[in-house]
Amino acid sequence: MSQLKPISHLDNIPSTPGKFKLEKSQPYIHRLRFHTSLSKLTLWSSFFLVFILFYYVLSSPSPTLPSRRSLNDSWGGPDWEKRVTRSTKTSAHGITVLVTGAAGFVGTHVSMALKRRGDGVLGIDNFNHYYDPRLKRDRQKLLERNGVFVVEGDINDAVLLRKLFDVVPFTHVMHLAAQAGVRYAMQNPGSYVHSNIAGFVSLLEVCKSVNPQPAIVWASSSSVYGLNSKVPFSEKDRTDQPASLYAATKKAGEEIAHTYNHIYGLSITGLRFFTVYGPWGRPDMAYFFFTKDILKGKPITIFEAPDHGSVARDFTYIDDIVKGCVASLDTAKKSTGSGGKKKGPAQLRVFNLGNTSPVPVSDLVSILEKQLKVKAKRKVLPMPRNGDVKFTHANISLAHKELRYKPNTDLETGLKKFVKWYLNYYPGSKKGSSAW
Ligand SMILES: O=C(O)[C@H]1O[C@H](OP(=O)(O)OP(=O)(O)OC[C@H]2O[C@@H](n3ccc(=O)[nH]c3=O)[C@H](O)[C@@H]2O)[C@H](O)[C@@H](O)[C@H]1O
Repeated sequence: MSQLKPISHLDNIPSTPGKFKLEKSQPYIHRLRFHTSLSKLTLWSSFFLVFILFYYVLSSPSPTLPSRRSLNDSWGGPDWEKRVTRSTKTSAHGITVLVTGAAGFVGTHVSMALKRRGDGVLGIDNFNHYYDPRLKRDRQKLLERNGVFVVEGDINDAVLLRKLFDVVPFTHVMHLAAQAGVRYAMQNPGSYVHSNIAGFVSLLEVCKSVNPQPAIVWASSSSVYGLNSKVPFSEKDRTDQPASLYAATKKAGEEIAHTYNHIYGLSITGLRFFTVYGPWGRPDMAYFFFTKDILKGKPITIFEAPDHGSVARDFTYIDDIVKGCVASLDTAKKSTGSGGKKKGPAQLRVFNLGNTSPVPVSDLVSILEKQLKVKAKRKVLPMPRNGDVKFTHANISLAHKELRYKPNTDLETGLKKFVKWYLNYYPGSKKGSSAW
């Protein structure tokens, strides 16, 4: 704006009546300065307002359209779409399942089982570095050799999720992507909120708005029982005393599932897994790193309860968990809504998937010693206050009744299969370990 522009009569009107009065005798230059600073102020205020509005529009999520596209796009294009379509081809009576966290431990096993029986299966995984991503890449190779394509992407990327549903009308979602681990939550709390809460909501937002809506089965956790001391843990027991942020985010997931079922008619089944173990397992879990350290001759720490009692887990073998997951998909009723609108009440379920026979951690170590033929260097320490609970034990009568769930692998048998896989996957890991 030019400073030489003639001043209009409006310039003589005070902004605050009675407080500002222009003297007729005041020199022209004073009026010009006042006018200029007022214009500048207006101009900058407008800029500021436009900026705020622009930021607001960009950052506020639209209820139907996702707000942003992934920064790390490794998807899209005709070839990619062909792979997605090929992976989701079904046999005559097959279902079409999107498996989140497909390169994870449980995700890989469930995807394989579904594919084997003729379902259409597509995986999605963000391949994060919580534990060695090479193991995830090897699981991906295994899946791809068996006809399951794993899309690289995050469940928080709603554009990608929507695209997948545009290409394939999934009948089911098996949601296994999560930030796992009880103790790690103290180091990286944000990752639990990102995956287990924001990611779950992002997935449900897309599922509720597509047509047809898929039925959803997802991984909750035995950790929701927290400080509950009534055993065995039944689905009816209280779950309002989580002992870790991990548990709290899984409990939050169960409440979020209730909301989306209630408002949008999504059919949702939550599965409370009890310390799942087996081949292709997670290196952050005790049975896995105990094996590694025992073989290396390194000391292992075994936690004990404050009363010097043993800490025990209802360790559950992966094949039993897979059967529970598949039975949940097969018994899931259809969602009742479409395009974001509920048309009637929908199914909402929660099941314990455990083994119903807790084993002290020190006994697990004894089994490993026997199978590895190496003596462990045990250090017994009090259980740190970082999220652990003393005891887990599943009551599985509900899962048995509704899913015909019946675990049949005891810890010794399951660990034998794990150890066989471990020694084969990490050849040379036994070198240097002193024999028992
Ligand atoms: O059921 C679940 O929902 C969870 O199961 C699993 O948690 P947890 O049951 O805690 O398994 P995990 O860490 O293998 O510790 C096993 C035992 O070893 C004890 N433990 C552990 C470490 C150690 O150094 N020493 C030790 O004694 C420890 O005190 C514990 O008693 C999954 O990780 C979690 O993601 C979630 O899925």
